[in-house]
Amino acid sequence: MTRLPMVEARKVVQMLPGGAGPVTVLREVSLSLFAGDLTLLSGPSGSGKTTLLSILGCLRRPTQGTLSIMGENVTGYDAGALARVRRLRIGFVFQHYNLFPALTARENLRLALDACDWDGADPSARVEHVLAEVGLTARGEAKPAAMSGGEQQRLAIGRAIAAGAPVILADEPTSALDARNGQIVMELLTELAHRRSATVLAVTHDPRTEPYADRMVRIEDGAITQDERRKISSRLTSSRDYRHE
Ligand SMILES: Nc1ncnc2c1ncn2[C@@H]1O[C@H](COP(=O)(O)OP(=O)(O)OP(=O)(O)O)[C@@H](O)[C@H]1O
Repeated sequence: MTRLPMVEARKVVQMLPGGAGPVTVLREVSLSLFAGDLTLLSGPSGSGKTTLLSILGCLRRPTQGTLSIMGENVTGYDAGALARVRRLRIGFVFQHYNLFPALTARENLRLALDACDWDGADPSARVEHVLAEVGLTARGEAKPAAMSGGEQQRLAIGRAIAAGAPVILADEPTSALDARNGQIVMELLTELAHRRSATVLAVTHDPRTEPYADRMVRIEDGAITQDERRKISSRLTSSRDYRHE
């Protein structure tokens, strides 16, 4: 059966201003992402990873090429229409979590629901569900400063999935974390892809993330130089024991 892409970029070119005139940062990049896959995007510094992630996430419009999200061609959309697509379809996870420091974990999640105009069942119940999903039920009243880096990143992932976004884009989600917390975050992203059929793309420099990849994409100097599917790692069966820590 042919799988339809959840995100499909075709022949994307991105020019950006440089000191000596416009610079081509992405050169006819085509990339399709599918539900149930955890894809890792790697490459040298300056190769265009973050630029590509921002195009796939409808944060930036490419100079040329097309982008479809869940079959909807969003290429010509204005900023408002792109914001709607982001709100409904895409969750972002950043290296430095980007949580609201004055709000508790629960309030951070509630705010994410409100920002998405959540119209599903009882939002408080949804917040509790998401807290459980990311293993933070016992930390609901904690503010980010009182949480470990791993807990903050799990909360950031909870925020990304709170309103049910089917596409998760993560920029260096483990690089600020120690090995144990990096592992927990990768297990969580894997679980979202495999058990919830999320479409997950993570930009990473971190070799510790590789065992979790269903697919590895490499970009160099603005062009994809490698795109290979991996066998499912045995690691994926490991238990989420941090729920009980
Ligand atoms: N707003 C901008 N204006 C001009 N040039 C930019 C802008 N943003 C990025 N660039 C340039 O585009 C190229 C790609 O940058 P990008 O951040 O996408 O690379 P990257 O692979 O994510 O790098 P890193 O791993 O260091 O984060 C770089 O040469 C960068 O200097």
